[in-house]
This record gives sequence, C-alpha cells and structure tokens, in this order.
Amino acid sequence: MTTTTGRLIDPAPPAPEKTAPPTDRRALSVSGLSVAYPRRHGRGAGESVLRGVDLEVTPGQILGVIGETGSGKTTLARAVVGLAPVVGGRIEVAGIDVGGLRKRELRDHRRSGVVQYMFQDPLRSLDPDLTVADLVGEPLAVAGVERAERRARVAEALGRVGLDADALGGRIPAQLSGGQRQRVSLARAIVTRPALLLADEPVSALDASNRNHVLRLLDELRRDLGVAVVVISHDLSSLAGIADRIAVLYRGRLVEQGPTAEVLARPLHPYTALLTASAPRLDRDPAVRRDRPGRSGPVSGEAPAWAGEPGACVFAHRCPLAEADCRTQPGGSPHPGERSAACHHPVTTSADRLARAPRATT
Ligand SMILES: Nc1ncnc2c1ncn2[C@@H]1O[C@H](COP(=O)(O)OP(=O)(O)OP(=O)(O)O)[C@@H](O)[C@H]1O
Repeated sequence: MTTTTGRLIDPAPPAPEKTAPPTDRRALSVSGLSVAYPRRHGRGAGESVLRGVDLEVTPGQILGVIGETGSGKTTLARAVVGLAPVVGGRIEVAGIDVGGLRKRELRDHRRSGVVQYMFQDPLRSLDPDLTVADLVGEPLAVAGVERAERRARVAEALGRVGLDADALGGRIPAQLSGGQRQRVSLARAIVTRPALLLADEPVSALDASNRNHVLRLLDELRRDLGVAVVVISHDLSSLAGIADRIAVLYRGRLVEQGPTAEVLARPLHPYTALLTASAPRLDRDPAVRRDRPGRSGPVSGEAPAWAGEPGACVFAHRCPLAEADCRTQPGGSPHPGERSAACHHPVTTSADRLARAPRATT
C-alpha cells in the first residue's frame, strides 16, 4: 500500500513490541525536523543536513539510528539537545515542546537533566582534570542538587554501571581504561534520572567485551529506570542486540523505520537491504541477537556526493531498483509508529530482485 505522500506501509500486521511500556506518553517526539548549518562563507543557512525527520521513542524503549558516515546521525542527537540549528519541525522531550521554550525556560530545561547526551568520544568529552566523582556529580550540581544527596547519587550511578565509587571516585579520566571511561560517561548521563538518553556511538571505540558490557548496561537501564534511549551507530550488529526499533538515515532523510527484527529480516527500502547485506554475520534470530550483541562488522563507507535531482528519491542515484518515478518524486517519510519505508518500489514486492540486480556503489 502506498500513501499519497509516496510512503509505503507494510501490509503485514505489526509485531507486538515485547518491551513496549504501558504508557503512550512519548519521551521523544520529533516531527518534520529539518536542520541546516550556516554557510561557512556568506549569509543564511546552507543545504539541509536533515530533512523532514519524524521519530518517536516511548519510555523504556530503545530506538537505534543507523546510517553511513555523514548521514546526519549526530546532527539529529544534537538537534534534540539544542546544539544544532533547527530550521523546521518540532521536537518534544517528555511532552515539552523544546522549540517553544523561552531563553530562561530552555536553560532550566537543559539544567534539569531530563535529556542527556552521551558524546561519541568519552576521552575528549570528559574534562581531563576532574575526578570521576566530580564528573558524575557535575550534572547534579548544575541541576541544583545538594552536596550530600549528590554524593549518594553519584555512588548509586557508578554502582549501576559496575564501577566502585570508593575505588575509582578519586581518579581522573587518564587513569581509567577505555571501557571504564565509557561507563563513567554513562553514569554521568543517568545520574539526573533522565527521561531520554541519547547515546552517540557508545561502543564504537570499545573492544568486543566492553562493547557487550555497555550494550547490556543500556538494556538494563531502560528496563530498571524506564529511560527512553536513542542509540546512534553505524554498526548494525550493535543495534540488533538491543534496539526495539530501528530508524535508517540516508543523506539526512529517514528511509525506513520499524521493529528491529522485522527491519533486519525483511528490509523494505533498498538502502536498508544493502546495509543488512553488508553485515553478513548478523543473526536473523532476534532471540539469539539479544544474547549476543555486537558480533558482526560495521557498515562502512560514506555516501557519495549527491548525484540526483532535487525532487527525486534521495537514494535513486544508487538504487538498483530505481524506476523513472524515483528520479522525479521524493520517496516520502516513514511514519514513526509503523513499519514503513520511504520508497516507491520496496524490496518486499519482490525480495529476490535486489539479489539479482546489479549492486549499488558502496
Ligand atoms: N558544525 C557543522 N557545520 C557544518 N556542517 C556540519 C557540522 N556538523 C556536521 N556537519 C555536516 O552535516 C552532515 C551530517 O553530519 P553528522 O556528523 O551529523 O553525520 P553522522 O551521520 O553523525 O556522521 P559520523 O557517523 O561520521 O559521525 C555532514 O555532511 C557534515 O559534514
């Protein structure tokens, strides 16, 4: 079925989501989000790096966002925390319209710690001169929490990520291993008990053992604390292990969204099909994946320079299944609550077409 916007809705009934919380209140709702960085030379905004993005995350849910380097994953997270120039659309965090806040309200919103952003590189994002206890306690100090309560909550947060506050609280980042630094970042992110946690490539710099540990921690945190988590990654296998839903970004546009197991086993969008095909050791059995996250290699490569028409589907110039309408009509936007893809001629209509078609450039 194709909607008037060119959006394809999968005719199969959606699978029930095991971890769906009992409430329908969304921790994050993004609609029609567009972001454009200012031009380096000259005035005004440059070309949009995100266009018309729609997303939702409910409490206790993990949404995985995947895409090639430069597809806009970090920009999406930065826009949610107010660090990227939004030029269109709406962002709601825990029911608060962030774009509608006045200066002082926005400052209070940020200080409250209701949304936390774990940066990509823990070594560079942690102040090298602060101790672990101070690093983890800092967001609480900013939120105005009293010193005595701070100390208890820092110990609790460190305990949750498997670090001993007495043993490690006095160390500085340079005295920690990579895995420990990432866990300090995680403790710092959860210490304010956020409704929403944005984790940008949380495991890309870690070895397999630490990667699995951090992924398991994220899984525990959403279960125990009900925190909604957005995990950004270019590694499909990391997401396969923990994400309830996956959103696929290509050149600043979402091209597919849906429950993880379905998206991986039966991708609708040709780009998603290429991603899954390039992760050969990805387990197709969701039960197996949950037990063994992080087993396959990352999807590599950068999207080539734009070679399509402005009004075309964003993937048309690389797509092995593209037809004439793909070069003249945008693919639309996949709906957050559904299993859908922005594609005129989805892979499901003939699953083996992609296998037989010439491979797109990667
Ligand atoms: N501060 C900035 N000013 C101008 N352009 C930027 C800025 N930050 C990012 N971009 C551009 O926006 C696009 C998306 O970048 P972004 O970092 O969001 O991608 P990404 O998918 O997170 O990539 P990676 O996986 O490499 O981190 C890229 O073309 C990038 O060059």
